[in-house]
Amino acid sequence: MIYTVTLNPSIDYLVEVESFQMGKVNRTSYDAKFPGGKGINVSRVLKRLGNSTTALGFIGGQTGEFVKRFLRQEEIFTDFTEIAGDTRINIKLKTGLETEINSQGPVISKGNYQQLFSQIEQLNNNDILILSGSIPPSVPSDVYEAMSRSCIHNGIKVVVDTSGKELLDVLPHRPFLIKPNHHELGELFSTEISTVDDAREYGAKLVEAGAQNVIVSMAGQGAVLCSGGESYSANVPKGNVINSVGAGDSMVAGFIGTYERTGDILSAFRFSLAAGSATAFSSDLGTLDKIEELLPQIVINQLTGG
Ligand SMILES: Nc1ncnc2c1ncn2[C@@H]1O[C@H](COP(=O)(O)OP(=O)(O)OP(=O)(O)O)[C@@H](O)[C@H]1O
Ligand SMILES: O=P(O)(O)OC[C@@]1(O)O[C@H](CO)[C@@H](O)[C@@H]1O
Repeated sequence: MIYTVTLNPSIDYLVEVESFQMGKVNRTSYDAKFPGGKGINVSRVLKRLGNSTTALGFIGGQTGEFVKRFLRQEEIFTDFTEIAGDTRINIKLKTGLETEINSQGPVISKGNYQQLFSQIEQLNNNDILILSGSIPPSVPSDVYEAMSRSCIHNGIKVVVDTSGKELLDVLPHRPFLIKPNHHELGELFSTEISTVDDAREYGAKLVEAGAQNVIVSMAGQGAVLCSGGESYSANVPKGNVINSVGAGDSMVAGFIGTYERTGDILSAFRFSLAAGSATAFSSDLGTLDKIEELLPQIVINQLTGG
């Protein structure tokens, strides 16, 4: 079973305004609500790929009910920890540009935290655990490090999709996959990652630091995979970007779902790009049909150089 952890789920409220004016009343040309939070997005795409997944995390209030109901309708297993506060609402405003307003989210009590942690301690070595998204201020900031440490003892593969210190701190626990985008990778090394070569060079440093597989996503420029001593680049398919919310999460789902089904790292990498772009080209997360339609356009090249 693939478990995802979303510490701060959301309702993503997608709003499209044709000619947005600051300080004025604006009317939407499109709006929609989806369950959100990175782990939840990963679970939704995994389900579309045919993998078994259970979404864990903190949920509460009427907004939390919306999220649970939506996931139930998609037949996704959940085992959330119920909290006293309300699950947040994140605004995704499309005005030509994409602007996001993510709320802080509700307070998580010590008891809530312990409840989630004991679920993680019960996973077994056939499981995969995906930790992604921001850490709410009321949750210990070393939560991903602590969960990764516990999983390593139990032989569980761990995927971590976060940034900054929280990402660096999990590396000694040998995460199976991390997926920084090129900005996040640059921030880790106080540099700018603008080419495939840069991504390969700095991605390889994260492998040296302990990650088993590193995908550096570079939006429309494609992605780089560093795996063991090897590295590969892949392009993105051509298409019209409609909404990139969840594109990175779809890459994680595409990679892990395919790896779980095939055990093949390069097939997983191809699927990862197709899934990311299928979502970027859709208003909600990409469907399996869309992913399969894009797959033949993805070309992988092995990279050379030290
Ligand atoms: N212009 C584009 N054309 C095709 N695919 C794209 C484009 N932009 C993004 N994508 C898809 O989205 C994936 C993830 O993009 P990005 O590198 O921005 O990651 P991210 O920052 O984690 O994503 P996000 O925060 O938007 O979920 C890309 O690898 C690609 O598959
Ligand atoms: O505030 P966080 O946890 O960093 O990100 C939350 C979020 O922006 O990430 C997902 C897209 O990746 C959205 O569904 C959600 O609203």
